[in-house]
Amino acid sequence: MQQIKNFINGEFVIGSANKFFDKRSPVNNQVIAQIAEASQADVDAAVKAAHTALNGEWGKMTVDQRVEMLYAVANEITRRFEDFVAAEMADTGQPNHVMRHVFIPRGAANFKVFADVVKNVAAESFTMATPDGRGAVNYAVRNPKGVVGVISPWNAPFMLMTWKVGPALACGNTVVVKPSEETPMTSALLGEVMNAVGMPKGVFNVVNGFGPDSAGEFLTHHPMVDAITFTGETRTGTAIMKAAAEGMRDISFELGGKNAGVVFADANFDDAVNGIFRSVFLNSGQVCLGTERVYVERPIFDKFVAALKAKAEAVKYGRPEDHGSDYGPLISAEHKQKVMSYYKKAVDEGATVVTGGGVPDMPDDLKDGHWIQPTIWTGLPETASVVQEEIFGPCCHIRPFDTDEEVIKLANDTQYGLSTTIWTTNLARAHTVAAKIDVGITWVNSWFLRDLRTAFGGSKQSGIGREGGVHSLEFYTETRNICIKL
Ligand SMILES: NC(=O)C1=CN([C@@H]2O[C@H](COP(=O)(O)OP(=O)(O)OC[C@H]3O[C@@H](n4cnc5c(N)ncnc54)[C@H](O)[C@@H]3O)[C@@H](O)[C@H]2O)C=CC1
Ligand SMILES: O=C(O)/C=C/C=C(\O)C(=O)O
Repeated sequence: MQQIKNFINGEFVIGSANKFFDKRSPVNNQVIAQIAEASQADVDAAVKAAHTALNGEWGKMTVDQRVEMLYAVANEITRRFEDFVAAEMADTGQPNHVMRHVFIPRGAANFKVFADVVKNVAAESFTMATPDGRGAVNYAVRNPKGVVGVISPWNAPFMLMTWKVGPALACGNTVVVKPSEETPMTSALLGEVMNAVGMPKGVFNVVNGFGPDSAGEFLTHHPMVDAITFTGETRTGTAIMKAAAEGMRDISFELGGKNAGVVFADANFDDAVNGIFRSVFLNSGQVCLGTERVYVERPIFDKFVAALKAKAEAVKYGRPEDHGSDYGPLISAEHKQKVMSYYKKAVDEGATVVTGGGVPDMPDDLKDGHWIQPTIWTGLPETASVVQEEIFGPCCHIRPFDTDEEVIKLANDTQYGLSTTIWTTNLARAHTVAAKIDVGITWVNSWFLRDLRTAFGGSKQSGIGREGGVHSLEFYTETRNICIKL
C-alpha cells in the first residue's frame, strides 16, 4: 500500500505520532494509500525549518537566482507531468483530460508566472517637495512576509496549492502546506520536485492531517507563522481568521460561492449552452467559481433548459484514466451525502426535477464510488435552500427573467460574491450588467478563463483580499517605504 509522508526540512517523514489515516478512491471507495498524520510536534518542526530557511541559503539568494529556481520547479513538474496527472486522478477521481489540460499545467504556470512577476514588476517611487526646496525621494522595497501557512482544499488540489506556493516562494517566503486530508498526493510529489531541483531544505514543507485539533489548527495557531493563505469553506475561513487574530497575522481567503450565470436571449445560443454546462458540471460541480444559479431571458428559457438537459444526460461516467469518460464522482462519501441531502431538499421545497436528482447505475467495480447524477431544477423561489446555499455539486437551478434590472437584483441576492458568467452579444449590455453585479470576477461569453496577472478573489462572504499578478505581491510581501531627504 502506498504511504504518503509529511515533507519536513527536505525529508519525507512519518512523524512523531507514527499515526496514519486512509485515503480512499472516490471512484470505488477502496483504500488506496495510507497518509502519515502530522502531530503538533511535527507541525512545529516544519514551521521552525521554514523559519530557519528564511535566513539561510534561500534568504541570501538574489531575485534572479530565486526566479531560476522557480523555473526549474516548473520544468520539473512538466517533466513529471504524467506522475502528477496520475496522482491527481487517483486523489480526485476526475477525468484525465481535465487534469491534463487544466489543473496540472496550471500548477507549472503558477511557478512560472509569479517568477516573471517578481522579476518584472517595479515597486513604487515618489519624489516630493520640501520647505527648503531640496526635496526628498521615496522608494518602496518589498520584503518577504516570512513563513506562510498554506491551507488548501480538495477540489483542485495541485492548482490551488501551487497558486499560493508559487507567489509565496517567488517573493522569498518559505511555506508550510497543509493539503486537504482528502487529496495529499500532489503536495507530496511537489516535495520530490523541490529536492530534485535543489531547493534549499525547509523552504517548502508539507504537513498532513485534518482541520480542527489536527495539522490545520496546529499550523494556523503557530506563533511563528507570519501569514496564512486559505481556500475552502467560508465557515473554515472564520475559524482560521480567529486563529490569525492571535499575533495579528495577515490573511488571504478565497471562500465559497453561489455564483450566477446570466444568459440573454441575444447570446450565441450554442456557446451559451456549452459555457453554462461547463460552469455547472466541470469537476462534477466541485469548483468554487462554478454556477449553481442560472438566469435565462424568457424568450429562450424553454429551449435553453432542454439543451442543458440533453447535455447533462449525455455525460460519460467512468474511471478517470479511461479516456472515454468525461465525468467523475464526488470526492467522498461525506460530500456525496451532503449533495444528496440538497437533492432531497430541492424536491421537498417543490422543485421540478428537469433531470437527475439521484445516483447513476454504475457497473459492479464502481458501485461503491461517490457517483451522483448531474441535476437540473426549475420552479423554485429564490428563498429555497438550493438557490441560496453553496452545494458544491453537479447541479443548478434555472429561472427565467425579463429585464436587466431584475436579473442584476437576482444575481446579487446572495451572501456570496465570487464570480458571474454573462452570455450576450450586446457588448454595451455586458458592460452595464457586469458593473452592477457584486462579485470579484465576471466573465462575459466565457467562464474560468484565467490570466494569472489579473486580480482574483471574492467580495462579501466569498473572500478577503485579492491574489494574482501584483496583488499576490501585495499579500506575500511587506512593502517598506524609504524616504531620503536630498
Ligand atoms: N474552493 C472552495 O470554495 C471550496 C469550498 N469547499 C466547500 O467546503 C465544503 C467542505 O469541504 P472541506 O474540504 O471540508 O472544506 P474545508 O474548508 O473544511 O477544508 C479546506 C481545508 O481547510 C482545512 N481545515 C478545516 N478546518 C480547519 C481549521 N479549523 N483550521 C485550519 N484548517 C482547517 C482542511 O483540512 C482543508 O485542508 C465543501 O462541501 C464545499 O462546499 C470545499 C473546498 C473548496
Ligand atoms: O484559478 C484559480 O486560481 C482558482 C480557482 C479556484 C477554484 O477553481 C476553486 O477554488 O474551486
